Amino acid sequence: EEQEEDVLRELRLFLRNVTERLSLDRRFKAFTKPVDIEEVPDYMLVIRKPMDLSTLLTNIDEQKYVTVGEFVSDADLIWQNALEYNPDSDPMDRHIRHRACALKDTVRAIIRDELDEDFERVCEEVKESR
Ligand SMILES: CC(=O)c1csc(NC(=O)C2C[NH2+]C2)n1
Repeated sequence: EEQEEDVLRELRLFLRNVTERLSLDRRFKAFTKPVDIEEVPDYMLVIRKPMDLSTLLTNIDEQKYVTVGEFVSDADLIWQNALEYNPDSDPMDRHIRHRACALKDTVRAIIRDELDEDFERVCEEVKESR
């Protein structure tokens, strides 16, 4: 009903704000757009579920997320994929792994600091009721 739409609207506003802040952070530039298959042809062979910050925004607008937990699961794909695709000791791999770890910690810190647990509980209840 109406109250449920109010909660999901507020969820989308929160998730867009988080995603936009991540997209503006220069450390996360490599994570802002889908990996370009022309530039990185083997990426799709290695990474089964690609994800990036622009796709998170599209998913938010398409109302894919009913809870913050669902959003965090997709956001986690971004840094998990980067760690998987860049396992080597060469400086480029280490550099992107460092940024992937910074993304992981930044997402968790924002959620811990800014998400009211009562609000997430209401979102979970909306999800269960569907
Ligand atoms: C988004 C992402 O994880 C990504 C984009 S390029 C890349 N890695 C490289 O280009 C090479 C450095 N060793 C492979 N990783």
